[in-house]
Amino acid sequence: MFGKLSLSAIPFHVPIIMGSVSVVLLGAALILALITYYRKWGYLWHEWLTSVDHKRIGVMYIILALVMLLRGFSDAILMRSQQAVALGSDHGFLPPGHYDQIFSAHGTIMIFFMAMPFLVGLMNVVVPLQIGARDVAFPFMNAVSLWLTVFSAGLVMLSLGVGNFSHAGWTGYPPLSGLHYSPGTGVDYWIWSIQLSGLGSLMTGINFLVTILKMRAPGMTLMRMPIFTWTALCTNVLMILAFPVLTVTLALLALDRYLGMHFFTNALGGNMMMYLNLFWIWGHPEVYILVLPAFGVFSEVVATLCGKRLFGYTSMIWATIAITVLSFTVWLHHFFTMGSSADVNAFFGIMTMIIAVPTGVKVFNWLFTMYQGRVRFDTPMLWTLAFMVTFVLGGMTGVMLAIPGADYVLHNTEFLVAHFHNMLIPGALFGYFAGYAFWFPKVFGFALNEKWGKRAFWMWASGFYLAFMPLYVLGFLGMPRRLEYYTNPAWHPWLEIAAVGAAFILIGIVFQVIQLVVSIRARETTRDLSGDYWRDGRTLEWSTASPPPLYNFAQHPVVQSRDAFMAMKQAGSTDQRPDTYHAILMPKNTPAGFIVGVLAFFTGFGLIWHIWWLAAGAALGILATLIFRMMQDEVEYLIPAEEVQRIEAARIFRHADADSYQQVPA
Ligand code: HEA
Ligand code: HEM
Ligand SMILES: [Cu+2]
Repeated sequence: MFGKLSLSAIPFHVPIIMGSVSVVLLGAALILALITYYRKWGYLWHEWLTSVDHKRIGVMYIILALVMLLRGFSDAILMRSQQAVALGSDHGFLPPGHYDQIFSAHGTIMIFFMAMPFLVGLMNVVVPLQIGARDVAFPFMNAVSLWLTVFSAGLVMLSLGVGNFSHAGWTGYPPLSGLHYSPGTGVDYWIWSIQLSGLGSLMTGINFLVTILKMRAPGMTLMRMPIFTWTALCTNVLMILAFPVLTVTLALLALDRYLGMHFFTNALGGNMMMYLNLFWIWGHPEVYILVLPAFGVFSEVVATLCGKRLFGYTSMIWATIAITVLSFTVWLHHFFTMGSSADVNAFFGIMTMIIAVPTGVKVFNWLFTMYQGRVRFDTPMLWTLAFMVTFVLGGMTGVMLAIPGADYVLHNTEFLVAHFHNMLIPGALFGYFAGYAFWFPKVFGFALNEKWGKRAFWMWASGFYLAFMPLYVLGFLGMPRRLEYYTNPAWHPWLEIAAVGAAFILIGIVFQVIQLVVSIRARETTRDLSGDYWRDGRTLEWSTASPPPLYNFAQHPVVQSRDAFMAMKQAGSTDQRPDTYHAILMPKNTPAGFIVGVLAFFTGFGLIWHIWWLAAGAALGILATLIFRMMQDEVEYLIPAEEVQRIEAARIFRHADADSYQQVPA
């Protein structure tokens, strides 16, 4: 009846796990209690959980990302503490089996459930506004993507208390991830959680590609498109091309595990090297999926906060396109040591190095944008500056790894761990943080507190150097990755420094939480009445109110040039109002997306625990929900012209107020 599931799947006898589970459950209970106490269930359901509004979906993605950042970071703290003590006679507090699950969960969570939702959230919030659209092309599909992602993250969280998580790393190489070496359900949790969220990402890619190609405001040619939208476009192309490969790879691995096939084991003619190839054909483009939108954020921030147009707009776009194409030609650099021929290694090594060229073009463009600009040191700019300095270092170590001969020495050492955190944290995460601070006033109508933002920034930036620079040294000292215990005393001091660095980052995160609380409490003092919070906004999102009305733009803006809003300001045409407003057609909210997410959760759970009736029933439920939704006729509603007029009049009134409003970011 319940497949492999029984009470013994819950590790009651392991205090660390039970402790973590209690913390998660207590947190969840607290949130539920607060919602009940303030009677917010109805509001939450009607306004958020069933919403198809791209702005709300974006906010929910970012909330998911921030929650999962806390979870992924807790794992990191556990690893850093373990490695700081587990030397010689002291074996630390984490047994090997548990430590392996922790780095696997950390890597998986940070990539799939922190970084991906963060960038997709930013894309959701910003792209339709930047191109002057009212929503995305397929608002319902957008909700399905969101809830698939949320409930897949739920599966990973569940593995904390019911069964366990994969111990095969975030890359899940066979034969370790095969049934023979991983007979439990851990690898299945890994497979199904990323399989389901991967489907969500694929749908997001399609949705935003169509949105950007088909829904731009009149006059916005591709070469007038804001740069963040350009990077989003390239990321979507990468998602559409790369994610199907991941889907197939995971499906083959699942067939190996569930039906005893041998795609990835040597028996019966299978080949595990095939897995490495397939995984990285997705995996390498994936790291650019993560970083390109961050490049987009940095470009917007630099131009806006230096009060200049972006230097080298056209070259920026061609560089982005070049990276998009090249990212499919380098995957083999992740397994130079597998033993392909010297020629093959040389080819992929050179292709990898070539990516440094378009990336370098971007770096110089940002520098030239700052040159002779009025640089404003608000938090988004601080994240950008730290990125520029630090990312170049990580890029250089990447180029070192791209030399096959050097990689034979450095592969799978802490040097590699240092390289990729050096790209993922200052490259991707700092970019998301910059975007979060930059567009927060747009989304909520009030700004984040600068003082706490800066404090958090300094803790993160210094913490990053302390936590990850020692890992380069450790790599040269020969320390392999994924170690829970070691005997070489020379490594110890460096690991202690790294632990101190993680503590700095912890303080940074605490400051970010404080920042949010302080900002919400002081929201009346930072209200953005003008819609153009930074005063130097260049693109269309700053031309509408903060927060934007449901329909974003009462009238489709007409674009005459690049940096459309800046051009309007210079021409003095921002205050032009139409004589009459028209009724606006908007998509209706629907619970179907949420329901699909819940059912996908049960499908995954059933597959993981071999509860076939549950998996099949829930999958049929998804089908039924989708068919039911397709048969509905009235999926849109009309906002009457008078209502639009009323909303717009109130906005103009507030706007007039804004001119007398001294608005200096604190
Ligand atoms: C956002 C994430 C991100 C980004 C952007 C990159 C960017 C790059 N990466 Fe990295 N990488 C990862 C994330 C990322 N990587 C991850 C997660 C792994 C390992 C996963 C695992 O095994 O678990 C990995 C692993 C990895 C390997 C495999 C090593 C091994 O397993 O042994 C290699 C080898 O070639 C490599 C190289 C590079 C290179 C050359 C770049 C280049 O794109 C960098 C280009 C940028 C610059 C060079 C700086 C700016 C340029 C200039 C200022 C111009 C002048 C520069 C020169 C002339 C050099 N990376
Ligand atoms: C915020 C501070 C962070 C700290 C202190 C930290 C720490 C660590 C540690 C200690 C490991 C194990 C290294 C080893 O194998 O020896 C690790 C692995 C990893 N981290 Fe982080 N990390 C942080 C943030 C991030 C972020 C933001 C991402 C992604 C966006 C990320 C992605 C990964 C990945 C993919 C792995 C590899 C997992 C594996 O080996 O399977 N980390 N991290
Ligand atoms: Cu790569």
